[in-house]
Amino acid sequence: MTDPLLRAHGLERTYQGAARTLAALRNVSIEVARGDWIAITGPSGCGKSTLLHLLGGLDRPDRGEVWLAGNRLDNRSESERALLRRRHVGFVFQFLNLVPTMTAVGNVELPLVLQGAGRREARSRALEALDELGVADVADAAPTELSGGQQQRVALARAVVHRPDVLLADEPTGALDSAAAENVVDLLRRRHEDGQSIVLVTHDHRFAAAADRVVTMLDGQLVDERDLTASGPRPAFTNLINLEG
Ligand SMILES: Nc1ncnc2c1ncn2[C@@H]1O[C@H](COP(=O)(O)OP(=O)(O)OP(=O)(O)O)[C@@H](O)[C@H]1O
Repeated sequence: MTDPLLRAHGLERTYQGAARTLAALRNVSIEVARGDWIAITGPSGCGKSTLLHLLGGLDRPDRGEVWLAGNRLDNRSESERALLRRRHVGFVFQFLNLVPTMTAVGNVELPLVLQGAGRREARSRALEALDELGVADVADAAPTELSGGQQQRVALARAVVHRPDVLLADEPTGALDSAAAENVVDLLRRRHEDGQSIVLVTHDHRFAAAADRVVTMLDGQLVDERDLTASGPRPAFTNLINLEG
């Protein structure tokens, strides 16, 4: 059997607060195979972002291991983790982290430029990604000139433009209206069909319902896991919106 693309085992992460020590993750293990689409849900503060950061090597656990594409990630230096991340991961942060001094298209070009793509190729692929998400018209705007929903879609375009093995997305749809949200789900579906793995943290059960597997967290632990593929094809996103009433 081949190794999963992403594997975390026995993760523990505590934060030292002013008044007390907080166990944000307690013995969390999860595997993401190539082509998996996993939604992580759970109440605010249960550890979803912390887990995503550890899976992407943005932070290191106090205990436990993270393996990405056959490489152990958690014991590497920051620069080694950054290299592995650049090669294999697309990340959408909760706070979008767009570079304020660059235009929207400049932000989206970044992962390609870092991988050594030529200027012309980087520009055309970045514009294509913006177009796929319905925000090509704001390509030359600065992040501060964009609405929250536009910024979210630019950040998502930047996360997928270099076709990473796995997309890790932290609440990528909070500021979107239904049409834009549908755009995003369509993009995720296409990338999933192309074999990209997706791990999506979301409070929105319509987004969770588009995934193959839904993992629920509570108080720093994984407490439930549901395989949605077992119940046959899922309704289209528009129908999920309509169900919402
Ligand atoms: N840098 C930090 N320093 C101290 N405590 C932190 C830090 N980051 C997170 N925490 C705490 O760890 C716990 C888990 O936080 P985390 O952001 O992972 O939760 P979450 O499930 O993603 O929440 P939300 O849905 O509100 O984004 C929370 O109690 C939070 O207050």
